Amino acid sequence: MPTSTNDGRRPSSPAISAVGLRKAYGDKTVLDGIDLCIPEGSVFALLGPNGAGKTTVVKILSTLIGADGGQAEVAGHNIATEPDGVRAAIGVTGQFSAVDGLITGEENMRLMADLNHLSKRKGKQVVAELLERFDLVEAAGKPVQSYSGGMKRRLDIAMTLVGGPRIIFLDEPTTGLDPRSRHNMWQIIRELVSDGVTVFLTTQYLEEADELADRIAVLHEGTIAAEGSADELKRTIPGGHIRLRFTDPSAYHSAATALREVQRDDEVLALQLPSGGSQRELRSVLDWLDAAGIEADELTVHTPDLDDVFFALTGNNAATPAEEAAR
Ligand SMILES: Nc1ncnc2c1ncn2[C@@H]1O[C@H](COP(=O)(O)OP(=O)(O)OP(=O)(O)O)[C@@H](O)[C@H]1O
Repeated sequence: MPTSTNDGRRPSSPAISAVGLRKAYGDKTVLDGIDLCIPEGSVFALLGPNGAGKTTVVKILSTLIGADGGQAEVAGHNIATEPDGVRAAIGVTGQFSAVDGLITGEENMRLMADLNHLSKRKGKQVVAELLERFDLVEAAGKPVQSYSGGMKRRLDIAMTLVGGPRIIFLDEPTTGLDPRSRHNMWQIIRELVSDGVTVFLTTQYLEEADELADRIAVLHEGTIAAEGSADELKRTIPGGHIRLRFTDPSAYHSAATALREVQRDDEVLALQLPSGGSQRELRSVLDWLDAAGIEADELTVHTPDLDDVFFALTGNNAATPAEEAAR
């Protein structure tokens, strides 16, 4: 789907598009027809339980392995027929990262500069800038195996950026990080996007997808079970409601008697009405209150969170991916 621009340029083609991607290992089908369309400069999150096939999607799109069926374009290059074009445009970090623990952070960065054929002068300059940007100047001379988890992830991303990729695949970038490092990483990802980079993220954390992603796809049993913005996904499942709270008992009782399908909480004078949280539903409740001359002291709209969405799509007996990871 082309994205529109507000400066009059022609709409750009997607950064990543895929139709009917399939992959099986032996007789086990891992991907059973995956379609994707990811606009340039956006963050896309692929969510799924352990073993759902998230890393397999990243490996196919980054040309590390081939698909058994379907086709995809990354940065305008076909993954099967123009893998070199794809590789030149992307950066990949995560479970198969290129970081070498035995050498220093700076040496790792220099290696990446050489691999990207940067001149000595340019390489030195880019490495220095990235070490500074990722707060690794002090650690630059130390062997990477002495780094914390957060420092290693930062170095991994810094190394990926040496080649100036327009599209970055981040495979579970914050798994195992403490909350502070996770928030630092989120900030780094936001900065990448503000530079115009497209980010394809896989994550075990629903909260992470909610925080960062423009669009989220839930991978389940080989297909995309649902796709949309976090808000769109939350609206697809029941559980949302409007809550009205009163201080005046007589207003509360009038509203409770007149409104149908309402859940009462007499103790705190609150009413709960099922609602998808749409503007239309909200307006009709407000119009009704006005017409009846009833004034609520507080009106709040509750939508289900991504956990609810995840459970609804992948089965209630499953743990959330984050719970699974903690086991
Ligand atoms: N080389 C391989 N040979 C056989 N099976 C494989 C291979 N690679 C992956 N699989 C299987 O394919 C399925 C999907 O794996 P994948 O690593 O893509 O899942 P994932 O969603 O990234 O999971 P996780 O969150 O645990 O990393 C799993 O059942 C895995 O065991």
